[in-house]
Amino acid sequence: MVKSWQHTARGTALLVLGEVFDHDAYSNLALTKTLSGSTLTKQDKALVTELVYGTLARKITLEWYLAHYIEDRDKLDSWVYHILLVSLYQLIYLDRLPAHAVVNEAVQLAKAKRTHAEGYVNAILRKVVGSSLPDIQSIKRLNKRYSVQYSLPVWLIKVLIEDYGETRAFAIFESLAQRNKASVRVTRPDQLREVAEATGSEQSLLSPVGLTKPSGHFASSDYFKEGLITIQDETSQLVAPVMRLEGHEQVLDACAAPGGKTVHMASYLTSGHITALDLYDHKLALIRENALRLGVSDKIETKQWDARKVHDLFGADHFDKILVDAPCSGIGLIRRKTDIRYKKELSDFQSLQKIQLEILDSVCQTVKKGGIITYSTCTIVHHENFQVIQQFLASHPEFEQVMLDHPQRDIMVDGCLLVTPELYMTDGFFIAQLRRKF
Ligand SMILES: C[S@@+](CC[C@H](N)C(=O)[O-])C[C@H]1O[C@@H](n2cnc3c(N)ncnc32)[C@H](O)[C@@H]1O
Repeated sequence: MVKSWQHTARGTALLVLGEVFDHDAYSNLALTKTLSGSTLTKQDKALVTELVYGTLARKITLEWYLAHYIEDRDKLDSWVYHILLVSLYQLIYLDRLPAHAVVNEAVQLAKAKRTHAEGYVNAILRKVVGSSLPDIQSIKRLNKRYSVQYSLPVWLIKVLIEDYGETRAFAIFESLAQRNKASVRVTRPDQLREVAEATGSEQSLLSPVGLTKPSGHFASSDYFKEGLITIQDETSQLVAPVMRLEGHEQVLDACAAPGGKTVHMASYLTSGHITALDLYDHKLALIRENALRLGVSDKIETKQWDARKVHDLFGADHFDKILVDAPCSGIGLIRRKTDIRYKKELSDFQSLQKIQLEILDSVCQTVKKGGIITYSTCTIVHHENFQVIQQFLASHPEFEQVMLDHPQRDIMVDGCLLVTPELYMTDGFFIAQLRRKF
């Protein structure tokens, strides 16, 4: 029996991409939702994932190529345009699939969807297969050329070159096109070696309690079910240790959900306690679930609250240590969350910086004298990192910067830890620390 198009790998990939392109859905959520109810084989599901993430990660490049073959994109049905994008992705980047099979599948999909465009799809894809691709190096405007080459928006190319210079920025662009590795934190450090051997993973170069694998899942292992490992990027694992918790502290986690860092901090506490806030009530359940799985619920209390108003809720001199894992652009997560690059724009940095400073300005009123605020983000844009710290210090003379240290010298920048994604193939991440002097 012939499968209907919805039950093929490419048809499923097109359904997900339609959600992302036409309805602004997040690719990981749309993919999970579609695949969870699907009867596709494991192999086909892997192909759907590859097609969705691959096409998204290369979208700007694919669109530039396609513009050379189609006359007026606006006249095309979006479904037809998406078929062409996915097919082009396969033709250019997936060597294992023969070109005739890719073209044939695309034509079948166009036919099945009754687009009346099967002839058109066939003609365009045959033109692509029968000629050499246009040369990206022919693009005269430099930032536009890099944008097409690395499939990153022009504004992001500009910002990263401004912040890091061309050589480092190119290394970052290149690395963002690579696949993410899998990483976990081992919750009982004495079991590191045992878990590494059992899961075929390696010790992280950044985190003393981190394990990594080039690919594959940890979530299906028994260690995960038993709470002995937790999924966390190596960079996020750096936060709790730099807070140097002694055990007795009153801690505020101002932007806590889903609670990855809350539970890590809790593992250092004995008589101490964490107040975990998040702006969104529904996200607090995730913190509680995390705490339950890792057996630290008794040390954590959750509350829905705006971190910009923390000083209204708690008086002065309330907390020993505060973590502001701030809402940010998430540019450091692009490798894992490929659509971030299309959902942000330059003006977001301004508004995010304002929120980040407002949060710091509020929480700093509740920290005790001698107390510490740790500020972290998963972005590598200076606007949200160094600039925020500089501006905070300029307007708060009662605070000083605590100079952070790490065995990997290349992530130490001006007393902060700045991990860019090309250095250790991790997320991009930033940590700074402030102490209240008087
Ligand atoms: C980077 S995430 C935190 C990740 C978390 N610390 C972890 O390790 O799992 C930022 C969080 O801040 C929350 N948030 C955004 N604006 C906020 C605000 N004004 N007050 C409190 N939380 C806020 C978001 O809902 C989001 O959950």
